[in-house]
Amino acid sequence: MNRNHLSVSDHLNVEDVDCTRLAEKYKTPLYVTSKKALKNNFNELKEALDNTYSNNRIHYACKANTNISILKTLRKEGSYIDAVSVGEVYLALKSGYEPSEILFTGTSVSNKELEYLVEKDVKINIDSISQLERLSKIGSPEISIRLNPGVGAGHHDHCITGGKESKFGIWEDKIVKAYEKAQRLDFDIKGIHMHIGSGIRDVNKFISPMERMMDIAGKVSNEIGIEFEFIDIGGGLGIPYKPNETSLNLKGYSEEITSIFKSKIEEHGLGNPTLALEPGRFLVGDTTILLTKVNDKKSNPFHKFIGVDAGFNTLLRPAMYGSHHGVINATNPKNAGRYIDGAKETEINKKVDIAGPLCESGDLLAEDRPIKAKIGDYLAILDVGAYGYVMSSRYNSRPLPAEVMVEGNKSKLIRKRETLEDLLNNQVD
Ligand SMILES: Cc1ncc(COP(=O)(O)O)c(C=O)c1O
Ligand SMILES: N[C@@H](CCCC[NH3+])C(=O)O
Repeated sequence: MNRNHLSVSDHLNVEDVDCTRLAEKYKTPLYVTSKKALKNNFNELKEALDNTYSNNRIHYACKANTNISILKTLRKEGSYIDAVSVGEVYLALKSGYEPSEILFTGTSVSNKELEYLVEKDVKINIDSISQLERLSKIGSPEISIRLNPGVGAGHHDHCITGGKESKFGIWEDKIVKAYEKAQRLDFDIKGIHMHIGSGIRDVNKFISPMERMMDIAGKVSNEIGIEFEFIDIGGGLGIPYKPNETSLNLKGYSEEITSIFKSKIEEHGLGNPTLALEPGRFLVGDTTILLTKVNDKKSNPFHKFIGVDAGFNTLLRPAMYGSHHGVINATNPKNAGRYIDGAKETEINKKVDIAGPLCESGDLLAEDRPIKAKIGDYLAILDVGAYGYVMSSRYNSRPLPAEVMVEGNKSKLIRKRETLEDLLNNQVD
């Protein structure tokens, strides 16, 4: 990951496009994605994996961002899909993915959803034994089973998906039974899966769950004779959000996981399975900024506030997880140096809170930041490509924002801004 799609001249630029022009043209709040960054991220990860274990598959975890232009761009680069809902499967199919390229991993899945998945012929990653039993009455698609490897990790408690507090997957003590049942019910068993959590930048956190899962895959294979076509180790690859945070060591990650993978498939005689990965944040996180306009400024004896037109309706992560996103004044990017290599940084002592327009005290996009801005300036909130737009809402009856994709010196609207009339959609008088 790097931010070399961002640069500074008089203003902040995404690739070769001036952000203030984008904001004037498409209005704000505006999500702006760099196509170059998106392709780079995919290819950087693919290359690292190909160098260590070429029988690999990247399933983009599209819960991070389901804009169809992003889905289409990643498919062209060679991505597969990890989908968590019928809606995501629908969007992936509409974006040109083949059913065989989609793996559905849901939780608390209804029979109606299972019917849709069977009809569309996508692979289903089983989250519970009840799901397996219910699915057997609907069809016999290709399946894998999600294991809870007993350990998890993540940037926030809400983002840890392995271990004893987690609702996801099937615990080790029931996993052989689950596979036996799948055999008895005549399912076409293709794989085993885990996903331990999200936002992990420390390679070591992946090691013990990875070893655990490979040993369990060995046990399942040897005890009941299952041959895995794929072993899916999930996503979770983190990115740095704060200036002092380091990136995940991609080469180290790839070397470490593939070395465990190779030695364990040999130790347990697992053949030549495909290594599947499901990154979301890593592929899209740093590709996108959110442009927001400064509406107001005020202070009390304790705080200085810059009031902008984006709130937690537009970007939920700071309010939901206390997440940090870098902020640059796109109109006057004096302190971009802390976020963009080669850009200058000037000393700004004034610390401010960036406040949104919602009627909620927790509606702060950033706190205590060295930002100087005038009313009418545009601010860029960085690294919002993952879990940004997809978690936005119409809270306080604010229409959803627009999205733009930049490629070189061109920009393209990839999602229209909602209008006030859209607030009436589906309401019945
Ligand atoms: C099953 C599954 N796979 C992949 C991901 C992608 O996670 P991340 O965006 O952290 O790579 C998630 C989200 O945590 C997930 O639940
Ligand atoms: N929404 C979370 C990530 C959750 C990943 C999906 N299980 C975030 O913004 O960091």
